[in-house]
Amino acid sequence: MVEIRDVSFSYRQGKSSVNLFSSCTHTFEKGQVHAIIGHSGCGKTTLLYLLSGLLQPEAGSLSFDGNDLLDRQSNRAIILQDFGLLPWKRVYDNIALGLRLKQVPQELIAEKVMRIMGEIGIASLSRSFPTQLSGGEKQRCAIARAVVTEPDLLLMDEPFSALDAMNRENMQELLLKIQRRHGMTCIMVTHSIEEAVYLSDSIHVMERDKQGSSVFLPTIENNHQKRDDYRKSPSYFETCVQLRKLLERGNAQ
Ligand SMILES: Nc1ncnc2c1ncn2[C@@H]1O[C@H](COP(=O)(O)OP(=O)(O)OP(=O)(O)O)[C@@H](O)[C@H]1O
Repeated sequence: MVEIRDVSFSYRQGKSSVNLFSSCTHTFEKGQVHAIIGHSGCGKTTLLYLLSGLLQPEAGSLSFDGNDLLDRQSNRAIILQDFGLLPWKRVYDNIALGLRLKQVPQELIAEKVMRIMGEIGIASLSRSFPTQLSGGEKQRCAIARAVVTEPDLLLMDEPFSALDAMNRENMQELLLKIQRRHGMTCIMVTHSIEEAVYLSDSIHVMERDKQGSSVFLPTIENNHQKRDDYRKSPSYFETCVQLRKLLERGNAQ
């Protein structure tokens, strides 16, 4: 389980500060796909940064399976909004980066990188540099780099936003396939109601309360059985409507 316990965090700007989290407590079940959704500025990206260790809380703790997430050893990966690719490295080397850092043997790196590039449909780009890629290609490269390390915890900030509709659906299917294969825990920030409902087992709606603190509304459990026809099923539409109402309520405040 991912556990956020009594976490406080504020951004400091000179003498003033933006107090974002005040004793926030929340959990994400292990081995599930979680969607975080909420209005712009409610603190979604900041939460992912805290979970990834890119930001540190002023108080409280963040853990995965009882292990402190501030510990650099924890097996997690993050896909950032701006992809975070190294411009001076070719696609192949960007994807291989995490495996090299883990000192995986060279032959195994080649096998894993070629396999994921094939699955994600970027094998022909292996010798390109990130500056030579389209937005969608960069995004696929960032996804490949994150999942190739088979992380226990995968954090994603709008991972499919730069993809066209069909590629988006293909990548969603692929993510589910990889997630099932490795039993990863995935926490994904998305702005899309449909994506949150289709992909996730649990939907976590965030908003800022009257004091401006980021809070979670009660989690929507979305344990649908079959993915195949789920987009056409009544329960898919019902959950979309339920989520839309929650978000509209936040808008009206
Ligand atoms: N480096 C920073 N310094 C000061 N304030 C910041 C900084 N980064 C974010 N903020 C503020 O913190 C709040 C939450 O930002 P965050 O990026 O986490 O929101 P978000 O929910 O991810 O938004 P979006 O959906 O637009 O990406 C916003 O009010 C933002 O202005």
